[in-house]
Amino acid sequence: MSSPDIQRLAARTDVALEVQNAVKRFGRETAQQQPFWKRSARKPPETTVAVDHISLTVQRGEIFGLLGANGSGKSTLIRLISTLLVPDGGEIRVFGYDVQREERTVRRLINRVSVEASFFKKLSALENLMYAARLYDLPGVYARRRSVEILRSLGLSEKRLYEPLEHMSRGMQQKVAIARGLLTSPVLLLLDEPTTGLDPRSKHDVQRFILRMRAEHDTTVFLTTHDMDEADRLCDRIAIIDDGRIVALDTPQGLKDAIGARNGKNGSTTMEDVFMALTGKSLDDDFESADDFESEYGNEATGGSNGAR
Ligand SMILES: Nc1ncnc2c1ncn2[C@@H]1O[C@H](COP(=O)(O)OP(=O)(O)OP(=O)(O)O)[C@@H](O)[C@H]1O
Repeated sequence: MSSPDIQRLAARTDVALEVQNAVKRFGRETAQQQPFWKRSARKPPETTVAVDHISLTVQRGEIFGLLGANGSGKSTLIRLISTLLVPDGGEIRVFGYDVQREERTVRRLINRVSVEASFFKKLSALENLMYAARLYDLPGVYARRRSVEILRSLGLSEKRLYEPLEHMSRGMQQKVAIARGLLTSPVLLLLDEPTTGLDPRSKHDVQRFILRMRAEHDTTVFLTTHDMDEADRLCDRIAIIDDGRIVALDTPQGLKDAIGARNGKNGSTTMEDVFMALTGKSLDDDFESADDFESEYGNEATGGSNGAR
């Protein structure tokens, strides 16, 4: 249950997320700002373009996956959407609200869950969730019932709910972080690698719960992952990111069909084949680069405006 107030805020458009030409660079200090041992007359200060002119659109109720290798820019994009970083260029809107100009409204509409979530480690999972519920102004009885329900459906046993977090494995703590993110049933849920480090059973619990959130609360989910199977099974559409750029964006089947048609493996192409081909790590000599894919199968990935599911 998200509050009627928040539902009203999100009611003005069915476009949950719109990213237009977003850019984020790191390390733009001038030579004078650099420590002296890094300064060089010949070498200008290095810049990482973590998010390089990304455009995409996510519809209300969609589960959208951003699939990329380590360092490809996934977390940076999530941080831009969740107002934790300021973009160097482009525009990002959540249900029509601009992340820079209408930051407070955007924060009410989203919830971000990441692996570096912080907790009161001496408190139990339930106590941590109840603390969060107070910050969100959720009524006590409802918050307790909902916390227990979410934690249990994510696979935590009754006994575990009362155990200090410091006694739990990293995977368990991650589930508690996810549970906390789901407490308010946000209209846009940003999940930064929600299942990384979880065992197969726990992964399954989390994935099932994400699907339930969408079915029961019409939650829109934007998630990052490097798990190809997860992206394939869970997402309505997937964007593949490489070096800060979206190199392809389509339904899982659309991506597999496109690559399958290209390499003559129609019907048996896996998401891993797709990823390898598009990020230039393919052993398939016919498929030189992501640019080939874009020119042949160009879609929203190339900056178009097709936001349909
Ligand atoms: N605060 C920062 N300062 C400088 N560089 C950064 C910062 N945050 C990220 N980067 C750089 O930006 C690039 C993208 O990083 P990002 O964390 O977004 O990738 P990622 O796809 O989320 O990786 P991972 O899967 O390992 O979490 C990387 O080269 C990273 O080193």
